[in-house]
Amino acid sequence: MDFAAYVDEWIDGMAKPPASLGLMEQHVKKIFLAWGKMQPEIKPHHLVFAADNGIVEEGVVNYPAEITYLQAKNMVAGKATISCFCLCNQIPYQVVDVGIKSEDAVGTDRKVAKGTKNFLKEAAMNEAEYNMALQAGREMVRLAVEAGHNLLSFGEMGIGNTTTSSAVLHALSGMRPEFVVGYGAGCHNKDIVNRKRLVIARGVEKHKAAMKNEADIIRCVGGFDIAALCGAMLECADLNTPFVIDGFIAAVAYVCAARLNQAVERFGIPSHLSREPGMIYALMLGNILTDEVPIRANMALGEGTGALLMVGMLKTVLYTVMHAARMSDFGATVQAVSPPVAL
Ligand SMILES: Cc1cc2ncn([C@H]3O[C@H](COP(=O)(O)O)[C@@H](O)[C@H]3O)c2cc1C
Ligand SMILES: O=C(O)c1cccnc1
Repeated sequence: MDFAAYVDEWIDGMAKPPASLGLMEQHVKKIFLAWGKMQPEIKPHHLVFAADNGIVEEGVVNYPAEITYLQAKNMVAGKATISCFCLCNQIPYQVVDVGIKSEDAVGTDRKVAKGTKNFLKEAAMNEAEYNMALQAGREMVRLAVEAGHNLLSFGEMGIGNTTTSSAVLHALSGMRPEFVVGYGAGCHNKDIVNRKRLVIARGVEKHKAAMKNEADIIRCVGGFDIAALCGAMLECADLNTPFVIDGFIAAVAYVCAARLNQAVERFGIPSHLSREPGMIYALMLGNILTDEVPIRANMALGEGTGALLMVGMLKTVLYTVMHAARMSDFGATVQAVSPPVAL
């Protein structure tokens, strides 16, 4: 019997109605297949990649860019939403500064530059910077796996990164900005959204000739956080390590990673449907059906908050799959019965 059939038989043999854990048992199966074996426990690690985005100069957000630095510091201090989520669930996490606009680094120092460039004027980053950010993501995953973690989840922090990720999605798919641009962290200000759409359309148009593949797209209109997320997901695939996808920004990075290496699709697990309108299109491009996404909580926070909630659920369900009683424990006489022939 091949391993996938063995896992099916194992899950079907639990003392419960068949398939009654729905999507959760599907995703636990995906974890086992990613590992290539059944491990008794999920040992998670959460990585947050933080960076600033030069495009904020164009008035695409109604928050000051300094929030990236301040909130990354909150994360390290255990005071941000994601750090509370992690601490409450005893899940280790790390904040990785891949390009915050500050003198000092916050958390793990992999600062590529003090923010990207404004992509309306020039490419957000050069090739060397793109590679540094991508490698930072890869290296953080490698270290976590070497330390014994067997499930990764990722988040990001960077004011303006719903603009960069919408730009990447627009460039990847050709979908009109009206469909892929949302409010991000801002209050529902229509002027800002209209401006954001215009900036994205112009920026992508400007770099059209230079954007021949996913790497070029991230380099021209993306961000260091997106590059690092993409590298992290590529490394997970190389190391047979499943990972949980968060909201819109992470889903856009996932599409890029899956296009750079299709094997990534065997390792990425969806968590929640972000409120950002581009979320469903990013998932579709990544070959994930919206029906496969377990959490619909109308969240739009980032930091990896949706992914972390999913990690908690996966931990619970995988423990149960490994420890629950079996149908066979009921004994030969207590099994599913066929209904009588006629009423
Ligand atoms: C206080 C605060 C904390 C956050 N934590 C995550 N984000 C989220 O919002 C940002 C993206 O939205 P936009 O593209 O509109 O800037 C990212 O930093 C994301 O992680 C935050 C945003 C704010 C304001
Ligand atoms: O879905 C996300 O990743 C998201 C949405 C809004 C703000 N920050 C992140």
